[in-house]
Formats: sequence, C-alpha cells, structure tokens
Amino acid sequence: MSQTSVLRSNDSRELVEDWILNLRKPCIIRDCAVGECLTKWKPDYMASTVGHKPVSVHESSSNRLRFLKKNFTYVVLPFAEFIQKASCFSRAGCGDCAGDDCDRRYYYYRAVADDVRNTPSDFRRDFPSLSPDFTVPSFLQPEKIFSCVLRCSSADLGLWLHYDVLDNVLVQVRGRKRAILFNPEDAEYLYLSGDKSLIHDPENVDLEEFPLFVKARPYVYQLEPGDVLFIPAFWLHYMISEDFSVAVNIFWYNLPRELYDQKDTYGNKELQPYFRAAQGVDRALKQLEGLPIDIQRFYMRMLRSKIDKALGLSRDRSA
Ligand SMILES: O=C(O)CCC(=O)C(=O)O
Ligand SMILES: [Fe+2]
Repeated sequence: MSQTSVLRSNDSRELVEDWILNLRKPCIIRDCAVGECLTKWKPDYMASTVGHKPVSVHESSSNRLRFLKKNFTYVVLPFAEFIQKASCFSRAGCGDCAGDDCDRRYYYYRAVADDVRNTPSDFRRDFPSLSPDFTVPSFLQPEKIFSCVLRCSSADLGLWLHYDVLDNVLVQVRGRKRAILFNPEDAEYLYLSGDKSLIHDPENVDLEEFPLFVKARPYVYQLEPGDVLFIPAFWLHYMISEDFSVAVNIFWYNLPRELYDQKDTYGNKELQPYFRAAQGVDRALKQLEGLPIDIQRFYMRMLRSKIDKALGLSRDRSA
C-alpha cells in the first residue's frame, strides 16, 4: 500500500500549487476553510433547508455500486425523502428512525444541472439555500472551475472505479470516506472499458478473472470531515462512504479549454486529441483490410512497435 501525503492549509500557497501543478500526485489538504457546512450539514438541516426539490438518485440493494454491469436503478425522490432514506441506518445518521421504515436499500446522489445535456453541475446555483454554507478552497482559481458537484451517500457504500479527465478536489463535508486511488500508469492492470473499470470492488478482486490486478498499486486515503482530497485528472478512484456522507467535488480545467470535449458536462469525456488519435487508429486498421490476415497481423505488430517506441518500451530484440 502506498504512503499518503498530507498538506496543511497553512502550508504556503506555493507548496499547494507546486503539488498540484508540478508534482501532480494525490494528496489530502487538511484544515482548509470550507465554511459552516462542516457543522451545519446534518441530515435534518439539509432536508428542511432544501425541502422537496425532486432529485434523481441511484438506488440499489447492493452496497457496492457497479456502472458497467448496472446493479442500481435511478429513482426520482423529493430531496428531503432521499436524505432521510440515505441517512436513517447510518452510524452518523439522523437518529430519528426507529428502523421500521428502513427499506435496507443504498442510495447515492450525484447532483446534475436541470439542463444536464448542456450545463455542468453547480450546487451553488441549484441549491441556493445550501450555497452560503460552502466556501471554495482558496487555492483554486474561480475562473478555471468547470463544475461544483454535491454528492450524498448511504453509509458503507462503494462507488465504481473510474477516472475523470479534469483535475478535482473532493471536499469531504460529513462522514468518513475511504478513497482508493491508482496512478494512470497502472491502467493496463485495471481492466478499463472507457473511463470505468470492470473491477467491481478493488478491495475484493477475483484474481482468476483479473490476474493483472496484483500489479496495480493502490493509494489509500482515509478522509475525515473537513479533509480535501486532490485527485489529479486520470487518476482512477474508488470511493467508499463509511458513514452517511456528504461531499462537494470541484472539477477544474488544468489544460487549455479547447482540448476538452465541449459537450462534456460530467468531466469524463476523453480529451479531443485522443478522440482524433483513436479515429486515426481505426482508419489505419481499415487500410490493412485488403491484405491476407497473416500479413495484416504482421503490419499490426509493426504499428504496435511504433507506439511502444513512443512509450519508451522498445521491443527491439537485436541486443
Ligand atoms: O466521493 C464520491 O462520492 C465520488 C467522488 C468522485 O468520483 C469525484 O469527485 O470525481
Ligand atoms: Fe470521479
């Protein structure tokens, strides 16, 4: 298990910026001023402040959510009812529930804008009654922010292993969370299908099905309320809410804006240069189609060695 790194908000701004801009490794930043949300955002307060605004949430009988082989459904609930359901059998929950109303289901909410097809999420706009309680960490540049996403989860719920293409800080507001991260250099051991992994739960992996996983090096971060986790773009992450959990994550552009997919409102569509490169690969393979299969495969290996060379992984056996 790799070591974790902790910075303090009273460390110099230069140190935090150096970490994010140059070192580009995950870290926890403690003691950031993030506002009164840390004391105010208890389930009852959130439910009564937001009220019955309808929200679309993930509901599952499993406590390890899977996206690729879906084991959840989307249900629309009034926000107050969702908070009651998500918190009522948690260790840090509302305490109002005698247990009889619990339907023993797990809930996860990732806020999206009303116009989700065109607009990234910003809870400061969509939940105006909660907005004054939250302060964006001071080391972030407001003009680079892409989205500011409210996330709430039942206790003991794992969210699928995936990556996003933007830099991210996750502000853990309520409850404890375990974050398991992997360096993108380990992607070849993580059985990706697009931005998500086929591995259901990186803490319980079937090594017969996923033998390369043994080579992947997890970085484990134990988050407490108030902790801010920097997740660099493309680092894979699996998140387990240990208690009823509320977080806000802030995605921002760390590269020039024109490199991103302009229609992406989630922060997980591949960068434009990759999109064009992948089309080029498809075209290249099509060019070979007129040849006998053994010669096609010969040339495919030649093409692969070009990429290996660019990666610094020479297959040159002449030595
Ligand atoms: O902590 C969570 O609920 C999920 C966080 C996440 O995937 C993100 O911030 O990108
Ligand atoms: Fe994410």
